[in-house]
Amino acid sequence: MIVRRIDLEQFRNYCRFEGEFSPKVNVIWGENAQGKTNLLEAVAYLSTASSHRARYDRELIRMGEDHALVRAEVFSRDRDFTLEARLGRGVRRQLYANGVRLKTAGELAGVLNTVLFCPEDLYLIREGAAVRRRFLDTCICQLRPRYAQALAEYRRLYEHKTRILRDWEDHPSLLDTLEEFNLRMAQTGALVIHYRAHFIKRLREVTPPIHRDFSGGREALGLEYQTVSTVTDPLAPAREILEGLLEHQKTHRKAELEARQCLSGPHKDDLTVTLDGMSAKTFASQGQTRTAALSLKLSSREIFFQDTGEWPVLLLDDVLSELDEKRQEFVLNRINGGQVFITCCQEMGLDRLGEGKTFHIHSGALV
Ligand SMILES: Nc1ncnc2c1ncn2[C@@H]1O[C@H](COP(=O)(O)OP(=O)(O)OP(=O)(O)O)[C@@H](O)[C@H]1O
Repeated sequence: MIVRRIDLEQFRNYCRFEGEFSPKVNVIWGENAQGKTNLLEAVAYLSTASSHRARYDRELIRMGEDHALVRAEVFSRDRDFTLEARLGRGVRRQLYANGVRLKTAGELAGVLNTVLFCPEDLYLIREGAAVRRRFLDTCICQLRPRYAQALAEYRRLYEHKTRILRDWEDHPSLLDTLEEFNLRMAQTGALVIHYRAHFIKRLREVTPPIHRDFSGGREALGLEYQTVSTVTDPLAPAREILEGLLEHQKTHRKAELEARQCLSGPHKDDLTVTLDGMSAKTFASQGQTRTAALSLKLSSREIFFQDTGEWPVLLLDDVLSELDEKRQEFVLNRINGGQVFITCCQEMGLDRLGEGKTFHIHSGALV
């Protein structure tokens, strides 16, 4: 997968930008706050229609403007595509592939896939389970369209059930529909767990060797899927997982009504990360945390390649500056293969990186 070219209009601090990229390494360099991350964010946006750091699309539109445009020429699955996202204040964003309007954001994943690593990824290890669920969901959605559908359905049902639980005392008739929502949530939740368990199984194969090499053979990384306690085998077929979910719902029914919250289901899942058997969340140093998070991201990229035969585009935002020289060398050796965008504050010679191009960004423009 290769992003050959990107055009931006009124996106973040870019008024207009046109860039033609190398199919190998692209170094985006410049001082702080010039627009390096914004450029990576634009590339990532065309793969997921979401940003890792903007809650609302309107944040992506240049201040004082009403519209923004991100357009890219992408080579993927032996074909050329033009992807386009049109953003507007107060209107729904529009996505296009080769001029045809896309119905869902998920369709972008059929053309462009990205793996982004940024300084905020420290939270992947340090923060609560929601961040790790988001990591799993982003990876699996790009690989399995059926998972994206199941997840969207699960979220819809979850919101509905949450409303029932919140309002049932004022409107007791709402409870008439609770059983139906429970059943549908358990059916969809079983699919979600099934896909997550299989993806984590792959992560458990691929990540520990990467992390071992990354840490110079010093650290053993472990991964464990934590899901609903009554699901004894998350790798089992969905219909078996369903039994466990229904049982859990039954024993938590009273507690859910009292707490007015949805307490049962995979929306509470977690992926625990350990280093040498100890919780990375609690004990890992900043460097270890960064290394573990980067190992997870690099593994997701390799799993994608194993599955599809294509490397997703790798976006490394400000990664190298925080790593010691050995770890830097490891990353640079490991990213051979697909297209890479890498940001840094100083000009970086391509001699360390192989074939590629460098771009100097200043005040939202190419110097
Ligand atoms: N919607 C927007 N309109 C105009 N400017 C924006 C918008 N959103 C962000 N910016 C500006 O874009 C600038 C560059 O942001 P970016 O995060 O890309 O910097 P960077 O070059 O990656 O810097 P660093 O090296 O510090 O990470 C910031 O100064 C920010 O204020």
